[in-house]
Amino acid sequence: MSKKIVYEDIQEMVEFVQSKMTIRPTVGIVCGTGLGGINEVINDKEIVKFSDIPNLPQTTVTSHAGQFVLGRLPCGKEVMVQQGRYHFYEGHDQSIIVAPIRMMKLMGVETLILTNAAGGLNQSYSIGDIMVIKDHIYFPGFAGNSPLVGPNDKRFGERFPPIYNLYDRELRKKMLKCAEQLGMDFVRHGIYASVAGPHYETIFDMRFLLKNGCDAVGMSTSGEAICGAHIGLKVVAMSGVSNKFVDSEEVENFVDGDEVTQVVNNGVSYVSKLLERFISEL
Ligand SMILES: O=P(O)(O)O[C@H]1O[C@H](CO)[C@@H](O)[C@H]1O
Ligand SMILES: Nc1nc2[nH]cnc2c(=O)[nH]1
Repeated sequence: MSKKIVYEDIQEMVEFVQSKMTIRPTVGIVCGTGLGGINEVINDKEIVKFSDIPNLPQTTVTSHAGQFVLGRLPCGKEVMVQQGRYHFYEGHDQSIIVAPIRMMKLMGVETLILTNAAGGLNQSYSIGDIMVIKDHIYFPGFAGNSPLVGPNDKRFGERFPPIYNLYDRELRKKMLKCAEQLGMDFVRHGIYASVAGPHYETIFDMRFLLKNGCDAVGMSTSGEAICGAHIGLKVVAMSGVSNKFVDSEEVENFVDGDEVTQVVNNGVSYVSKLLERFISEL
């Protein structure tokens, strides 16, 4: 387990990044598996590798590059893109997983956009759909693995943050409206189940999640969203549906990490287009 990152560490990391960068972002984007290409739509790029930033370890998931890309969108908004995230199953302390989110806040970000690859549970979903996250069930949090467990530093946020409107209602409406304007009829609005992983689910795991209202399942995002809300960011999130649960004990529900990356990567231009429109309207 890596060391715990405290407020002073985040300050040091932010000072390091700001000493190298001229961009002052107001929007932060976390790229999920296969979604690193979001940064293609960004101009005037400034890049800093996680490995060069004090206190940040390497990401160990090969499809996650491990760098921040700062730059400007065509609409003029300045953004900070986290290309590669840390996952709980990599063995990191929760404070590492959410350190980039806390950095974003201290760098001036106001709106946090989280993306991920997820398995589709809802039987009406298709591979390649995009799901704007309406709400989540955060299983690691139920089991005592929320990033907010431990002494609370008030500079990050209050001890008992309300998260009733975690995935901001107005931002979700805006995102769905943008999708409609762009004619993206494959953009859904559903519930994300966040599990610890790294293994995928059994058939009965998936039946359980589906029966309890979950539309997609993945191994990230919820802790980052909670941490974002704790520190005062407005949060919106979306999943790229990379595989689909076939509810049958006779059929192979085969999921493969490389395939997940490839499928989501094929849809990255839609995600980018949607984000570009959405951010221009913030
Ligand atoms: O949630 P992101 O980082 O997009 O990655 C998803 O894809 C990986 C599994 O293929 C898992 O890490 C899962 O959480
Ligand atoms: N847990 C989980 N994570 C995923 N990430 C992409 N697909 C899946 C899936 O089916 N299950």
